[in-house]
Amino acid sequence: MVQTSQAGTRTSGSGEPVLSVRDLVVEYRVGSGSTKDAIRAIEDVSFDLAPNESLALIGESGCGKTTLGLAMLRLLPKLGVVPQGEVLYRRRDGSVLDMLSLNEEELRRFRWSECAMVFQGAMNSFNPVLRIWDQMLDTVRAHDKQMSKQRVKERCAEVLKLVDLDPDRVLNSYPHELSGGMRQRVLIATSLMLEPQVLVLDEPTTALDLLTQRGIVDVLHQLRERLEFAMIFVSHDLGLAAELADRVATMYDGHIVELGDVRDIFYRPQHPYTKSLINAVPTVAEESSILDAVPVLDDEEEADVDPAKATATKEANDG
Ligand SMILES: Nc1ncnc2c1ncn2[C@@H]1O[C@H](COP(=O)(O)OP(=O)(O)OP(=O)(O)O)[C@@H](O)[C@H]1O
Repeated sequence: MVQTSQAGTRTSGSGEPVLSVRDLVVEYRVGSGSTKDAIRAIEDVSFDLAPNESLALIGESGCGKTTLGLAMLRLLPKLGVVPQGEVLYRRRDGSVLDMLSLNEEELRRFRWSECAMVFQGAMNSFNPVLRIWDQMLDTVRAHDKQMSKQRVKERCAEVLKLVDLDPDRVLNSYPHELSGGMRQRVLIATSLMLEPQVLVLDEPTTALDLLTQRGIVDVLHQLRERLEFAMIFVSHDLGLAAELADRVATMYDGHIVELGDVRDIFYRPQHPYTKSLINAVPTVAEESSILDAVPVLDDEEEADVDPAKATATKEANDG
């Protein structure tokens, strides 16, 4: 049973959700012939994503976070099948696409221009023998054949500046000439080239050192202030969820077990698994640094907080 806070039931302040996932099931069919086994990676998952909202998917390794992102964009590997469920995407003109019934050509037009995904491991997403300019041009051309080369160049410069990179330097570089953090910024910039409404980020800061992680978080903040897009990000890092998410979904064994406003999840978690995830952050000092990132509660909301947690937080904050 999903535990949903009051705030968790909202779809959008002003309109319909941009993405609605209903009763989604994903299986991986492994083995061969008559001995095929079905591993259920996602079990009856439902949620809405509002325009411009940021939703974090948290949970331990193997709980299905990446599979959920891949299934929504129809990017599952061949072994992955969706025996049940619906993924509905609402375009800016209000028309609704049933993602699971799009054909390959429709999917090609959908990806990047409506919804883009940045995968884990920035290096693997690049072709090592092509300069960044050629890779960004190829990405645009694969999805929008109309855009002139001059316009692509201008757009590259715009999005690279938005992620604090120098376009002249970066566009002429090969991937190995850039640091891990710069490559991650290039991927984020590329994903925004065609102005998608939804960006899915899988572990956007994993494998980066702490300072570089900070830079990526700042860039994502900046982008959300300047551009309009909704974001779903998969993360093991509760600090990242606390800082970047409007809502948080806790996943456990293929289910969303709790979904709520970021403040409810961190100050008033309801589900035992969410509580144990938050308590698993090793020290009180680190816990307080996560809570430092969560928007503060007003006095009335504070009255509802679990007294034990409030005391621990106060003690930590008092030093
Ligand atoms: N290609 C695959 N073939 C078979 N099973 C898979 C495949 N990919 C994932 N799975 C299984 O699906 C389940 C969910 O995996 P998934 O990678 O989505 O979890 P996750 O929460 O994203 O994990 P992590 O945080 O480690 O990336 C796991 O049991 C995993 O072993």
